[in-house]
Amino acid sequence: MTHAILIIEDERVLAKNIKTYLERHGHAAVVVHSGEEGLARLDGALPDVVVLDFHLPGVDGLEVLARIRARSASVKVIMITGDATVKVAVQAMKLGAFDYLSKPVVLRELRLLVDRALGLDRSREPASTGPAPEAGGSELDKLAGESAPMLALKDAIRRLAEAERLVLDNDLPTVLIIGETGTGKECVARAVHFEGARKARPFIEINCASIPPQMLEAELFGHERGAFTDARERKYGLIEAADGGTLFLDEIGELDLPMQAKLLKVLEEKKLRRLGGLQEHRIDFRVIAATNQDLALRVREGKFRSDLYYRLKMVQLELPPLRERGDDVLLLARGFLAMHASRYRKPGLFFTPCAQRALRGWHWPGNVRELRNMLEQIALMAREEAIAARDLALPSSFAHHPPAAPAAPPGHEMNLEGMERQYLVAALGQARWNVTQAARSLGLSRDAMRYRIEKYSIKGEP
Ligand SMILES: Nc1ncnc2c1ncn2[C@@H]1O[C@H](COP(=O)(O)OP(=O)(O)OP(=O)(O)O)[C@@H](O)[C@H]1O
Repeated sequence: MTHAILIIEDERVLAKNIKTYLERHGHAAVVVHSGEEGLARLDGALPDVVVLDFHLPGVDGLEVLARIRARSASVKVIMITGDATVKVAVQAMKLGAFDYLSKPVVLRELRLLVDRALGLDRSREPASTGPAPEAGGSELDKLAGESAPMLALKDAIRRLAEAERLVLDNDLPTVLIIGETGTGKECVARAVHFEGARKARPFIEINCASIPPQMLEAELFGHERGAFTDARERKYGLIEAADGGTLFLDEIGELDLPMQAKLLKVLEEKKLRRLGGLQEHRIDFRVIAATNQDLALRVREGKFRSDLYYRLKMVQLELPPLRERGDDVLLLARGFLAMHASRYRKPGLFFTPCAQRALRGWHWPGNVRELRNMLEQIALMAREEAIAARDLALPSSFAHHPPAAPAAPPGHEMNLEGMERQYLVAALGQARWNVTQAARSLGLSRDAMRYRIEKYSIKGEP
């Protein structure tokens, strides 16, 4: 059974990590960033548990707790604090908090508390247990795809996990995941962590592009009270929160050069000093990084440190663009359609053959994310069970004339080159032999298209 958790936390990165972690363990979580927003949410359906920060802008945590109690005695509230003084904790318990945790939040501890609050006492699990079974299949299983490059990628993740389990010391290699936007880099990062030796420890993620550079350092390294004007209390950084586990740095190419130097230092020394702090703390964390940029090019341009680049790509995993995954498009499309159809209570939706050709032939610049979002829209709007090509949110010129499926001549097995030639001819015909347009419809550059036209000796309009 899914339980509803409301997270009221103004630290956005922490809030997102708590949400993802609890969702992974089978709960439905919603995040708001202020006490006012949290109270407004309580006017609707009541959550089962509220995870509530003490220090909030505006109405503070204790006030929110008091108001929750005035509304309902059954909602369980778990408080989170930066500096838990006994006085504040006692006050919270008097006001009816279920329990409290101090920062840095150890996600596993929080989950055990949430489970206890829900009456699902798993606190007697041995410390080494992995993700809860209710999480619904491993992260690797969630990575849908049967095409050759996806099978090779999943095999590489399995082999990496195997090696990690056998390694004698605890120093796991850094992993760099590359691929276009929306190809599933975050999913792969999760699979690497949750298949690996540290799966029971925290998985902390941060998108380096979403935090202004001047705030990123404090977010990663934490700070002592008074380190700068706004530092009213000690804050633990995400690197400390990832102690024993994995720090996932998404969009690593966005780090500026000074931050790259600091990251390299902490990666090499595994020691960290909070901003404004004097003491160094030993931290055991492994890094997985992802980027859709060409980091080698950024190194050549002097925008990315080569030493950090080589440190990060000890193991490199590459996600192919969706257009290069053959029938995976249909596999993923059917999966997303079924998922959204069940959410919107429209069972029985299916693709017509023409829609399947359109899905297969589109070049998917936004990759799996584009496909997933499109199918949500389709399921939402669908009036009939059959989804035709014109129902897909693709440019109308494409959706009305998707490339014909290459058919093998009777009695002959079509080889790869033969299929490619037929696709090229079909796309050229569709584009009235306009090479640029045909190249675009296949997601190729004009030069790549010209090269293939020559390679297969495709001659003008038949
Ligand atoms: N192989 C897959 N199977 C199922 N879902 C997938 C797969 N790959 C990606 N997705 C889904 O597609 C969406 C985008 O994936 P994700 O966020 O991992 O991409 P990304 O490469 O990290 O994107 P960005 O570069 O923009 O950060 C997510 O909703 C994810 O769950």
